[in-house]
Amino acid sequence: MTIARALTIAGSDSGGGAGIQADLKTFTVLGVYGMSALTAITVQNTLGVHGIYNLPLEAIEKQIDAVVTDIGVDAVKTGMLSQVPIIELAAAKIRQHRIRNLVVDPVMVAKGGARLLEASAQNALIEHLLPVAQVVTPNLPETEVLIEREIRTVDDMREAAKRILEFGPRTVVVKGGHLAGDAVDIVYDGENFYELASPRIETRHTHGTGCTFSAAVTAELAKGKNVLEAVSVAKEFITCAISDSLELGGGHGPTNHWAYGKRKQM
Ligand SMILES: Nc1ncnc2c1ncn2[C@@H]1O[C@H](COP(=O)(O)OP(=O)(O)O)[C@@H](O)[C@H]1O
Ligand SMILES: Cc1ncc(COP(=O)(O)O)c(N)n1
Repeated sequence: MTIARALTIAGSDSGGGAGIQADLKTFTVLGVYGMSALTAITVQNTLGVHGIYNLPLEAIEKQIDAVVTDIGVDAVKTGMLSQVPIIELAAAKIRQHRIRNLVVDPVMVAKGGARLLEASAQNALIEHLLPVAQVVTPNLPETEVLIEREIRTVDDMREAAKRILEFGPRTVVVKGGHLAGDAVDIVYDGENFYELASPRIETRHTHGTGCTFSAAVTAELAKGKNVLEAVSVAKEFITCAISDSLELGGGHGPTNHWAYGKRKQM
């Protein structure tokens, strides 16, 4: 049996809703073999981030080399890369291993407000990682940081996508989860704009939505889907995961990574 293979280079969320845990669950539900290179261990639950322990650069490098050279990867995503040297290392490894299917989720701040990327590292994302990305998936606060402008409307999101494309990624997905009204994401590939829209689901259980969305894009790219097909599946996946909420913990709970798979079986 052959199976598509995906690697996530990201942080661990002990609460299991975001980070590599969300990524591996998503890969599994989408029928893709998942691997991980941990960049940091976070102490997290639905109430917030209670500690961050970055891993040594050598440990991150060796994890990536070990899986890429032996098992091989069809697509890779990056999540939490909290410091400049970690960003530089991830970008160097992507180049060295000639990985073309790279999804960059420019994780900056957790839902509860804790910084997962040092402010001084924001430019390193632009300089080193965006030029090697197939797809980049900023949410609205991340978009505002990347282009140094406020976003208030879907038209602002389109303008932002154009600007971010100039940093080098082949496709930009500006996610609209933080805007009021329907949850509209804008996709721009340098030629056309596409809108991924769904009705807003009223819930506080959105911990890990960005990780889950970008992991689903990565899984579909690993299977050989084109970017537009991959982001469409990811939108359906995250909409199912948010609407079929698990109600875990006392704060911002995780989404239901199994919901999409269950719906497809019906
Ligand atoms: N309340 C919601 N209802 C429906 N879709 C949502 C909701 N919140 C987020 N989404 C969708 O989940 C995905 C992640 O979005 P977003 O919350 O903007 O990212 P992040 O988790 O990185 O902050 C996007 O596809 C977005 O449209
Ligand atoms: C280890 C880790 N990585 C990423 C996020 C962002 O989560 P979200 O998808 O809610 O923005 C997180 N909370 N923890």
